[in-house]
Amino acid sequence: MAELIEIETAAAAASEGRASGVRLREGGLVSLVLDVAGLDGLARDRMEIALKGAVLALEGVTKVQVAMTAERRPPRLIAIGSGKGGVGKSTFSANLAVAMHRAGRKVGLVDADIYGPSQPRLFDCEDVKPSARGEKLVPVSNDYGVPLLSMGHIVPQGQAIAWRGPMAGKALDQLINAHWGDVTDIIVDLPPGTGDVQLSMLQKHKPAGAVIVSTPQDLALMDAVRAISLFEQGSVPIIGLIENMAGYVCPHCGELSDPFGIGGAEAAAKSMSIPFLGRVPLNMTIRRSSDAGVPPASGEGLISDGFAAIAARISTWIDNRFGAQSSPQSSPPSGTHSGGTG
Ligand SMILES: Nc1ncnc2c1ncn2[C@@H]1O[C@H](COP(=O)(O)OP(=O)(O)OP(=O)(O)O)[C@@H](O)[C@H]1O
Repeated sequence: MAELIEIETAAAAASEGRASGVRLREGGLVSLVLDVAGLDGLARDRMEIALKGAVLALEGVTKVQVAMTAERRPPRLIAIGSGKGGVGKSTFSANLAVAMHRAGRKVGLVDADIYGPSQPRLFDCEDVKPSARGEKLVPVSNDYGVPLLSMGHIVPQGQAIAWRGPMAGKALDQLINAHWGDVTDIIVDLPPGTGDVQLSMLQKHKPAGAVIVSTPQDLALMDAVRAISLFEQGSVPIIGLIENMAGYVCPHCGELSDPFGIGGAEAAAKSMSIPFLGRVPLNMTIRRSSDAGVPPASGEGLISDGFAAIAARISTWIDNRFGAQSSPQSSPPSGTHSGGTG
């Protein structure tokens, strides 16, 4: 019998990401919901036929029930995790979101790190609080085109560490079930490790995929393996592994050296059969620019090109899985910045 994840993958591919709520019942009966918002009658019929055909082709599936709805699809969630703190997960999440926006995608950012929310600082909008419409929050906008909601916006500073289980889960709900408008993908910067927020994320807001950030050291990699297995246990596909702080670029002569060795993360990814998405060097400009609230991916040059290349790989993964329709527009948005360094 086909696994649920196989059925979900086939349904997503055949429906351009419009299928959700896939259930596998006794006797090989599969039921699911198809979002037909914006499709005319003919397109709906075609999609239903393609969807049923793709799912019925899987081993053990005997019948497919499709319930159609015209509600707006909630944004997909792309989780960014790490096994331990300080590996640069927040820096990477911010720059991934900026690079995806510059490539023309409608992307938002949720900072779910209850222990040290840092996105408001990285986007230089620490003093801006989100407003509310009805019972839902409206994400904070910034100069980089990435609407943002952070635990830092709703958890009083210094108290977060005392938040456990249900409270952390409720806070995450508020950040995700917000007025995201036409955002199609939300990058979720998770806290390090495998705690309450991660569990809540897996149980309630199943991400479409997860990216794991690690540094080259063995210890960080061992921790990364733990983070990977948590997502795998929750049937969340791993998009791939990023090696951050890989090699040191001398600010004086530009020479690249590798204090922690080279190739460790790539080899680890290979041994776990997960894609290696690329390496981000340990670079003073990244730290300085980030501290100054200017995501380096918003600039021009080698650093922003590096983030753009990784963002393109992740976008390709999304499009391959959910259909190219998930690329919202073909031309890059206006308002890209040259203020960053790179
Ligand atoms: N590639 C890099 N080159 C230079 N500095 C970096 C790089 N990546 C991150 N940093 C710096 O390392 C520090 C930690 O990064 P960051 O806060 O993104 O890590 P984190 O994994 O999100 O940490 P935490 O788990 O505490 O939230 C920051 O000062 C950041 O500017």
